[in-house]
Amino acid sequence: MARPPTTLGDRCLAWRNRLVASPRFQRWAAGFPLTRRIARRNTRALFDLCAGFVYAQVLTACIRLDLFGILTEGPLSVAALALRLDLSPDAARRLLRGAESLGLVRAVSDDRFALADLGAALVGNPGVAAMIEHHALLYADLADPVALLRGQAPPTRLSGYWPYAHGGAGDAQSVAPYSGLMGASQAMIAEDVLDVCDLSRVEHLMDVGGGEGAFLQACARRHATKRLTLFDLPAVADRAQRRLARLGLGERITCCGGDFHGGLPIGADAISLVRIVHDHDDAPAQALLAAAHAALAPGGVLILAEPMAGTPGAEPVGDAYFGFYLLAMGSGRPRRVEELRAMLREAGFTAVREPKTRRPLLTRVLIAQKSGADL
Ligand SMILES: CC(C)=CCC/C(C)=C/CC/C(C)=C/C=C/C(C)=C/C=C/C=C(C)/C=C/C=C(C)/C=C/C=C(C)/C=C/CC(C)(C)O
Ligand SMILES: C[S@@+](CC[C@H](N)C(=O)[O-])C[C@H]1O[C@@H](n2cnc3c(N)ncnc32)[C@H](O)[C@@H]1O
Repeated sequence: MARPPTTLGDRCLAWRNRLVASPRFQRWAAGFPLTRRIARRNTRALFDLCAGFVYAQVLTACIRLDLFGILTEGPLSVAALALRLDLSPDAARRLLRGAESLGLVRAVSDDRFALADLGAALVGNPGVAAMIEHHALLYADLADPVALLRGQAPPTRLSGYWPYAHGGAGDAQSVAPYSGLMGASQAMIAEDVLDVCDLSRVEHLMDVGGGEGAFLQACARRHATKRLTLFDLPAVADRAQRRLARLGLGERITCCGGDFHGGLPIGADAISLVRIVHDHDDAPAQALLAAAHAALAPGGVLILAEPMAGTPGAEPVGDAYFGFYLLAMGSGRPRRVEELRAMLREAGFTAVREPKTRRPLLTRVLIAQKSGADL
C-alpha cells in the first residue's frame, strides 16, 4: 500500500491531484472563464496522447500512397487524387480531411487539396518517410508495453533488426536494412553536426560506427580534411566501401571493419560517434568512450552527436520515443547531457563543451578534448 504523504508539500500536491482528478472540478474548470483555456488545453493534450497511434497511421497511409509526392505537382481535386491513390472518392476525402486536420495538407477549396507546411517538409526529408515505414516494427513490439518493461515480451522485431544490440556482428544480409535506414536518415543530421564542428585543423577524422558513410561523405564535401576513416562492423564497412567507391570517394575515405568493443585503431586527431552511444548500456558505452580516448592522438577531440534526453522543448523525443525504442531494441538508453559529460570525464576527457545545434530535437553535440597539444 502507498505510504501516506508526510511533508506539507506532499499533502498540497495530493490535494491538488485529487482536485484535478475530480470530474466535477473538471466540468467546472472547463466552464469557468479563468480556467477554461487550461482545461481545454489539457483535454486536448490527453486526447492527443490517446490518439497518437491513429494520427501516426493517417501519416503512414499518406506516405505509402505517396500523397505528398503527388501533391508537389500542385493542388488536385478529390476525384483526381482518388484515381491516383487508387481509393474510392469517399476514402480519399476521409484521408485528405484527416491529413488536413494534422497540418499535412490543406483544402484550397471544398474539392481541391494542396500540400501544407508539414507535408511539404516531409517531401524534402525522405529519411523521415523511411522512419515512418520502419515504425511498423516498433509499434508491433510496443503492443504490450508492460510486458516489454517487465522483460516478459517475446523476442522483439527490433532486436532482430539490430543484430549488434545482442552482440551479433551481422552478415551482409542482416546489416543491409538498418544500414540503409541509417544512411537515409543521416541527411537530417550530418549538416547540423558539421555546422557546429570546426574541422579545419583536423588531419585525420575517424567516424566510429560510420554506417554507409553518409556522415563522412558530408565531411568530404565541406572540408579538405586530409584523412577520413570509417570504422564499423565488417559487413557494414564492406557495404560502405562499395558505396563510397561508386560515388567516387573510394580514395578519400578508408573503410575499416572491426568491433569497437575490442578497441579502436589509434592515431586519429578527431573521432566522431554519431548516433552510437545511446545504443549501448552503461558499461559498454563507458568502455567505448575510454577506447576512443585511448585511440585519439594527444590533444585530439571526440565529437559525440545524438538525440539526448531532457532536451528542452523535446522532452518526449528522448525519454518517451528513444527510451521505448531502445527498450524494444534490447540495448541502450537515451542520456542527459550531464550524464554524458560525466561519462566523458570518467573516460579521461578534460574539457567538454556543447555547441548549440540548429535542431536539438534531432541531434545535440558534445565536443570533448583529450589533453595534449591543442588542436
Ligand atoms: C515564408 C514561408 C514560405 C513559410 C513560413 C513558415 C515556416 C517558417 C515554415 C517552416 C517550414 C519548415 C522549414 C519546416 C521544417 C520541418 C522539418 C525540418 C521537420 C523535420 C522533422 C523531422 C522528423 C519528424 C524526424 C523524425 C525522426 C525520427 C522518427 C528518427 C528516428 C530515429 C531512429 C529510430 C534511430 C534509430 C537509431 C538507433 C538504433 C537509436 O541508434
Ligand atoms: C545507429 S547506427 C548509426 C550509424 C551512423 N553513425 C549514423 O548516424 O547514421 C549504429 C552503427 O554502429 C555500428 N556498430 C554497432 N556495434 C558496433 C561494434 N561493436 N563495432 C563497430 N561498429 C558497431 C552499427 O553497425 C551501425 O552502423
